[in-house]
Amino acid sequence: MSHPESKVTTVPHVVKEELMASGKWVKLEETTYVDPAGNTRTWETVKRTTRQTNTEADGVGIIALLKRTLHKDCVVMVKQFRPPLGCYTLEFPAGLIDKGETAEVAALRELKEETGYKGEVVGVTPVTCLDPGLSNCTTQTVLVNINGDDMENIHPTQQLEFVDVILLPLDEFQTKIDDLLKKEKIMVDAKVYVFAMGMVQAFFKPRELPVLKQFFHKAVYLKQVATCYFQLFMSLISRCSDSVFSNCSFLI
Ligand SMILES: Nc1nc(=O)[nH]c2c1ncn2[C@H]1C[C@H](O)[C@@H](COP(=O)(O)OP(=O)(O)O)O1
Repeated sequence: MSHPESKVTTVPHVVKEELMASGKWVKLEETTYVDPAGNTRTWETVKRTTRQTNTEADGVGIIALLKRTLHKDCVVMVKQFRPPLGCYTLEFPAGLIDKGETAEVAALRELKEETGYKGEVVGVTPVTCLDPGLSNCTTQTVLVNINGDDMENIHPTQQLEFVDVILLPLDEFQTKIDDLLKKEKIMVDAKVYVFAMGMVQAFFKPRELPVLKQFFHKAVYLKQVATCYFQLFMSLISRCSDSVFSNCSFLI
C-alpha cells in the first residue's frame, strides 16, 4: 500500500551522453540522467577512448607474488612518474587491455613488459570500477604467482626504461610501504594500500578477537593476583624458614 506523502521513486537511468571534449586517450562527456527521485540531472563524465569491444574492462592490475626457495614471498611492485599526479607512484603492475586480449592474457603480457617476470594466473576479479564519481574507468585485478626459482625469472629483464621494480615482502607489506612513504616523495595507489591493510587483518593476532581479548584481560588479571599470592606465600615461607634456621642455630 502506498502513502500519499511517500516520495516518488524511479529506477535511475542515463538518458543521453554528449561529447564535450575529446583527446587521443580520454574524452569528457556530459551525461544526462534521471535520479532515484525522478529528477533529470547532468554529470560530467570522463571516459577512456581505448576500451576494446570484446571486454568491459579498460585495463588490468596485477597482484604478482614472487615465490623463491629460502626467501620470503614478495609482492612485485612498480614505481614510476605519473604525469596526472606530477609525482612518482607505488602501484601494482598494470596496463590497458589490447585488442582481442582477455584480462588474463593482458596481465601476463603487462607483467612481463613492466617487470620482466613470467607468471601464472591463479585468480581474477570481476570487472571493477576505479573512480565512479569521475569516470566509467574499469579494471580487472589478476592474481599471479611467479616461480622465482625458474631460470627465466632469476634475472628478469623488463622492457620499460622508466619503471622501477620494487619487491616487498608480503608479511611486512604495510610496514615496508610506510617506510618507503617516509623516505621518498611517492604516492601510493589506493588499491595497494587497501590490500596492505587487508593483509594485516588477515595475519591477525588471535587475542585481538573481542571474545579472546576479554579472556586475555581476565587471564592477565588472574596472573597478577596469582603472582601476588605466590610472592606473599614465598615471603611467609622464607620468614618461617628463617625462624626455623635461627631456632636451629639457637639449638646448636
Ligand atoms: N590518459 C592518458 N594520456 C596519455 O597521454 N597517454 C596515455 C593515457 N593512458 C594511457 N596512455 C598511454 C601511455 C602508454 O604509452 C600507453 C599504454 O599504457 P599502459 O602501459 O597500457 O598503461 P599504464 O601502465 O597504466 O600507463 O597508453
